[in-house]
Amino acid sequence: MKDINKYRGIIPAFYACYAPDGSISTEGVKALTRHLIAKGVKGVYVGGSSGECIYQHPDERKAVLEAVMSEAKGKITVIAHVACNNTADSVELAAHAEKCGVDAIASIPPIYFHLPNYAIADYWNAMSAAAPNTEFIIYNIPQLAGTALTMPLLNEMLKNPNVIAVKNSSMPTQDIQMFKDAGIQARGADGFAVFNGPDEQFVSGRVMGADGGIGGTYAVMPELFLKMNELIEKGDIPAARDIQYKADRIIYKMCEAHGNLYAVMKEILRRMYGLELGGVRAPLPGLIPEDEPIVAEAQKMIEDAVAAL
Ligand SMILES: CC(=O)N[C@H](C=O)[C@@H](O)[C@H](O)[C@H](O)CO
Ligand SMILES: CC(=O)C(=O)O
Repeated sequence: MKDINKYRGIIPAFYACYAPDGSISTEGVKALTRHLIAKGVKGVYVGGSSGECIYQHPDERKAVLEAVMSEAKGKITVIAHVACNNTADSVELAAHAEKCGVDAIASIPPIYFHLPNYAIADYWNAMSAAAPNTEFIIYNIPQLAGTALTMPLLNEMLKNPNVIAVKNSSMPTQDIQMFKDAGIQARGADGFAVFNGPDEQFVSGRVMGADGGIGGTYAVMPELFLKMNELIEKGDIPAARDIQYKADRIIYKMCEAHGNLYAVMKEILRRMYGLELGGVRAPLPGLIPEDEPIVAEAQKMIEDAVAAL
């Protein structure tokens, strides 16, 4: 049986790292990887929403993954999101990710056209066949993808022995239980993982049975999510919930900016740690001068919450 322990914990979604001219900064990628390893995270999720994957060329995505692996290989779990919306490019990234030695590949469903389940299964299985020795994680994020993971589709995908987990970013925590149940039925109690997606309800997702979390805001405040996870493992839900409330207020504050959430978080990492990760790629809106007090306030909220741990 496969070992899902490497997925049990806090796995930040990796941010796109740019040089001042807007090209990929592999130096930034390496620095962010080292930073997150030093913080004690379980792994990283590379090239997902937070990695601005839909705005990057497949060659850029390969360069990012190679830079991550140069720092992370053998130290933490690495999950590479490889979906490109067309099958050929996704298959190419899947094969590349296996060559790099990642722990798992992951994919959203095809976006824009709403395809039937059999077409989505073909798309995912084509990627998985290109990385036959690598585990496969289904990424369910219906509010952005426009397509939700259904039970018939999950059960079809469970026929593929590489399918090891669902990263669930839908809002009902009930979905975690449904996916987990189906996975356990097919793979046994320790054979299938579900990740909590919405950071704002990490504690409830874990209580509902998520094995760990993959989240877009973890990288800017990993201490808070690591502590919540530790408290949940000890069964101290009230203490975990207190931190969850603080994290949620920080997320709401960061979302007040005109600039995109990812731009805010990269700017906070620059201010707190000198990490030069650049801005966000158009059409995502960048920060404007009026965002300054929001960034400063969110940074202070993070520092205060971490100091209170
Ligand atoms: C919709 C979306 O992007 N969800 C992410 C992944 O599940 C979350 O990690 C969010 O980035 C996070 O919860 C902040 O809203
Ligand atoms: C947030 C997240 O999980 C992603 O970057 O896809």
